[in-house]
Amino acid sequence: MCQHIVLIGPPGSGKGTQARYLHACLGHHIIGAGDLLRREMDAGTPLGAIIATYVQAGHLAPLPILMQLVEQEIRALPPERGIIFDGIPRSRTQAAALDDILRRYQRSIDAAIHLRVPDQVVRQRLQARGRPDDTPAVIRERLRIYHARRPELLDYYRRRGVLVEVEGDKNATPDDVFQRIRAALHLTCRQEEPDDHTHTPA
Ligand SMILES: Nc1ncnc2c1ncn2[C@@H]1O[C@H](COP(=O)(O)OP(=O)(O)O)[C@@H](O)[C@H]1O
Repeated sequence: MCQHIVLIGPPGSGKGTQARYLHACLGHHIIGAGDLLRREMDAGTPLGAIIATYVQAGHLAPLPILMQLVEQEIRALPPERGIIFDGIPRSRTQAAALDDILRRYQRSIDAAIHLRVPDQVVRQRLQARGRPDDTPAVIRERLRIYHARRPELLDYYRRRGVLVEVEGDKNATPDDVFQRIRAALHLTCRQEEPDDHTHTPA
């Protein structure tokens, strides 16, 4: 069973896209770190103002802030609802903190998918996307931080025996990448049905 899935990959590697495919297949709730942080920034709260200083510089938001937002999301979910994590964890420290939270809710990570996409490809995609934090200097910083943290992060999940490597090269369409994920995790997708938020697949 893949109730809890983590997506690991550089910015622009397609984590958000694959999270949506996984959601369509399994019905799990998506917790997207970038989206959670942006939602707080958009709400104009004092916390959002602190977060903005990190996001604008391409730096990781402080651990306690991120984990507080993640826990709020998890707390609101019915226990049987699976979760797809997009953009969290981004470091070994975050992975351990996430495990601590999940344990409190009798949950645990079943699979960590590493999307392998070359820097050159993600740089092009991010520049085309053009979000305010997609400037060349900020992209460079986000990639630097990603590469600095990646070995320990992959190692964390490799030791747990849940790491899955998936190629997301330039010629692979999002659909190709999803089929690779599906095959690697032996996923059986649920029957297509209207996206009803009260629906909680087992
Ligand atoms: N797990 C995280 N921990 C801390 N900060 C994060 C995390 N995920 C995202 N952020 C912040 O949000 C920004 C945007 O992240 P995201 O929307 O996931 O885009 P991308 O994956 O393209 O960098 C990051 O550059 C960082 O500042």
